[in-house]
Amino acid sequence: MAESGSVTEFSGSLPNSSLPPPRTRIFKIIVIGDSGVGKTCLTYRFCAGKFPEKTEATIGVDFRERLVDIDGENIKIQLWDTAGQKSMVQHYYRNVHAVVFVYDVTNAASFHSLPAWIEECRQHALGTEVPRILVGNKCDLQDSVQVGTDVAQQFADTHSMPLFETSAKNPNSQGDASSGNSDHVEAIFMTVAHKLKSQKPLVLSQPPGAPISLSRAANDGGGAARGWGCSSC
Ligand SMILES: Nc1nc2c(ncn2[C@@H]2O[C@H](COP(=O)(O)OP(=O)(O)OP(=O)(O)O)[C@@H](O)[C@H]2O)c(=O)[nH]1
Repeated sequence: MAESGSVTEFSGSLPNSSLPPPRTRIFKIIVIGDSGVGKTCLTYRFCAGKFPEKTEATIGVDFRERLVDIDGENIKIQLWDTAGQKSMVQHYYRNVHAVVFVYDVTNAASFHSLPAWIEECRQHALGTEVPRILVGNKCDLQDSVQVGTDVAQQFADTHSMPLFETSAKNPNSQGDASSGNSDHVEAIFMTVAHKLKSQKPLVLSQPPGAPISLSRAANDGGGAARGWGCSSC
């Protein structure tokens, strides 16, 4: 399906074999939140499909990416896994298409830090016009939860963000009684990608590689999102 604003650089007179390869759109998504909330594990889970065996504190920024196929279009999702320190260099905030705020459901302090992270983004000209989501991680640790779904949802509503609760360690783990199943990490990032695809004209580019088919995630992505979600995809 042709997206409005997509770049097509094909010449009508060229035979198929001479066509330049289609461009791949790139979505840059930064993942921010306090140190230890699980940013590295979440991005690793999405890009590598598993929980990392061991992690070390991120220094500066790590960068992971994955090529996905959404409605027949190759899209590269670049996840910028930032260190849990504020005042990141301006460079990280350039050309950002979406922001994922992460807190740890077992660590109230990481939840209380969220306004400072939002302010940090605002100071770098990333305001409410940039799609943002809120992710409560470590839902597998049900006995240690300090941040309930209701209070997190209230915060998310106040800031016009969809809330997802998940676990990078066990994305299939059950959420608490009020939230139902926790959301799959896969579905969360795919929901963001669908949102961006539906609204962003374009970002260039590089030759295509082998896309990873994500039909399952595309189908169930964002089922628990409130605010924007797959209904707008
Ligand atoms: N039980 C559980 N532990 C997790 C989960 N996600 C991350 N962890 C653990 O939390 C710790 C911190 O995870 P990281 O992914 O390194 O956290 P981070 O936010 O990237 O930390 P910085 O790089 O310091 O900013 C590690 O020991 C992980 O194994 C999760 O979903 N469940």
